[in-house]
Amino acid sequence: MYTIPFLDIPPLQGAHGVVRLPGSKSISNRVLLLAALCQGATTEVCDVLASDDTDAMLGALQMLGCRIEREGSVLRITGLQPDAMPAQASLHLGNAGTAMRPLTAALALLLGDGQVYELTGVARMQERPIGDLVEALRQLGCEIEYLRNEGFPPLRLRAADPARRAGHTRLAIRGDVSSQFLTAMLMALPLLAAERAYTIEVEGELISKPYIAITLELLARFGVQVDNEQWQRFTIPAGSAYRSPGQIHVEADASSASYFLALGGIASDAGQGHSITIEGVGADSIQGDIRFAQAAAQMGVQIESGPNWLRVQRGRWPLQAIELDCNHIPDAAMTLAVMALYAEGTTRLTNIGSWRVKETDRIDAMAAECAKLGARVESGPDWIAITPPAAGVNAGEGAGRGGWRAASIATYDDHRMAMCFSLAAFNPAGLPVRIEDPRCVGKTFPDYFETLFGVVQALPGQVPVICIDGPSASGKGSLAAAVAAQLGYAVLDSGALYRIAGYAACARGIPLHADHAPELAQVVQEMDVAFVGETILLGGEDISLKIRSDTGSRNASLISAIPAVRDALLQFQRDRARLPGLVADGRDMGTVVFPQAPLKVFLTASAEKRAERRYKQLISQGLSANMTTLREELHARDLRDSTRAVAPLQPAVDALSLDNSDIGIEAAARQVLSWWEERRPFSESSRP
Ligand SMILES: O=C(O)C1=C[C@@H](OP(=O)(O)O)[C@@H](O)[C@H](O)C1
Ligand SMILES: C=C(OP(=O)(O)O)C(=O)O
Repeated sequence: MYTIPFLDIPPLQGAHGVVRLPGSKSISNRVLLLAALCQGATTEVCDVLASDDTDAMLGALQMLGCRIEREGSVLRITGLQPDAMPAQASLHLGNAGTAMRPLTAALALLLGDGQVYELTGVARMQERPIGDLVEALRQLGCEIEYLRNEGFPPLRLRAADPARRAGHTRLAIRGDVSSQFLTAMLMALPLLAAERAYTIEVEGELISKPYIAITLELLARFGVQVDNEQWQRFTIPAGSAYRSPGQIHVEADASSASYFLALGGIASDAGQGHSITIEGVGADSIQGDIRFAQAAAQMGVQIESGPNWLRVQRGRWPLQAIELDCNHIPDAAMTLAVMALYAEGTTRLTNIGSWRVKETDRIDAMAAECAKLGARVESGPDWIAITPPAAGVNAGEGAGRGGWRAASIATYDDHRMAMCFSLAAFNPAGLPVRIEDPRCVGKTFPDYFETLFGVVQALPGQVPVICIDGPSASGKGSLAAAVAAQLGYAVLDSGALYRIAGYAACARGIPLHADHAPELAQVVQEMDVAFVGETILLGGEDISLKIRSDTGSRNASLISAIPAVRDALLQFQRDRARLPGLVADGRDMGTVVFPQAPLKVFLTASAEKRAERRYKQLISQGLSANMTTLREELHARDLRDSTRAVAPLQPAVDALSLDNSDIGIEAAARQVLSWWEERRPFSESSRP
């Protein structure tokens, strides 16, 4: 998961490969709660989603005394014992609607005398309505208090008054704000229905019906058959009680699938095949968002499906604008809004009023961010209409080809905003897209960007590379790591590669001399290197410390002077330029390996400072060191590096010099990041 302030996605072109998606949020949180409501029984849940929303549910269940054991991808949940539940609890449910609403209902009915529970969530959760659910529960005598604003969490729950509950077996609930209120009642009422039936009447139009269908399906798997009369009246029969199915499997998330279905339909054939296969969810899904596939097909995407897989590729291009009532797919419909940026005509999505009360006001957020990209957007209380950036029209300052603009996309702590707008990186203008606060995808899909980068290809030559070259012990490695960490980029420590090569050659007894160039190049080609965090493995052996010794430095310098070795390492290094970007440190990154890099820094520091740093580094690694020897070695190394015939250590002509003798690593990183920012197109003028 990227936990950085923003993630820049370079312009993308193709996509190909297989993605296995994480489990469905809606199924996971329902199943976790249902398993917890099976008193005393143990349920094994396979492939449950691991994300902020499921952590919210699991954390709450654990606080309530539920036993939860994890074994690989299986969670073993032992049902709650109401008499063993704590007298008081304060549950923080983040921004998980599927935790807040169903737990409110279940706990309101479960609490006994003297028990007091408080339920709260993040600031936005405190703006998401819950009044209709509270009203329904109060009809059953439940004691629920609003702790801040009427109609919104936080809530305080106490035991229901038995006298007020008696005889109330029919209740009404509004269905037009969120279907989660009805879901919550449907999941809670079986706790009361041992002896009498309960009937729920829905008032107003029931929205998001397919989510009620998921609830009914899962209730059935846990032994409760609800009678559904036209989505208006639901009866939980007398004698209902939860029974654990023993084991239950969570399908992959159909809403998460929407980003990859759209991706397959938008990405062009970049010459490496061009289909995306999605595993874990397909035509047999119980999730309503699987019907996103039909909407995407209507826009021209070519989709095939099997029981639990989907395969997608570009069909009609550009896509075709559609007009669609999206009430049945409220979450996946957001993906249609971003697909609209690639469609001919104006796409109109209607009956999406619930967007306004989700993670953010999604109609306003979508309108603002699409507009930043250059689209024309209109919206109303429950609809949005999007016309793509005009082809060939200059949209003013900061405009890219065809009216597209490079934009820094605000994500409003809404995972779907972040995931949807990653797809804007396929814009025909070849502009990068900045996604602010990419961590917000943690709500339902923590590894979204890693999964995306696993299947997409950048436009040729468009993976950004920042080069940091400089003499030995100038602090390149630490600076590269600090810059890379801020941007979410990988690091190429090319100095380590020469050390590794020197080590590998010595291990085979080959002298580090030009007379042995062919054998040395051969060794380099056969090196089996893996970088695992700070650890460097050669053929499985941890050589991280060994290559840092004085001998390691000397060998690196000797082997790096041999042209055949440098050639052999060239492609290896270029292949490290992967999405979303690379910071490469070394001696010839900017001059030889990545001559087209958009930012090259030449890092220097006085010989005295460098000797001092190397000394500290060696000592901290438990290696012996002597200042005088180090100083002499640095001089000798500088001389060798800057006078060698091949790729001598010299700043690239377009490199920016940074002397870090008197500044710390943070200040140096700030300087590099600020140079980088100057080269990015996300200026204030790209905002609407
Ligand atoms: O029950 C569920 O699992 C959900 C219902 C939908 O909410 P609404 O009923 O509020 O539309 C959906 O947007 C949400 O992501 C999950
Ligand atoms: C609306 C959403 O979440 P929640 O379950 O919190 O309502 C969503 O995931 O898009």
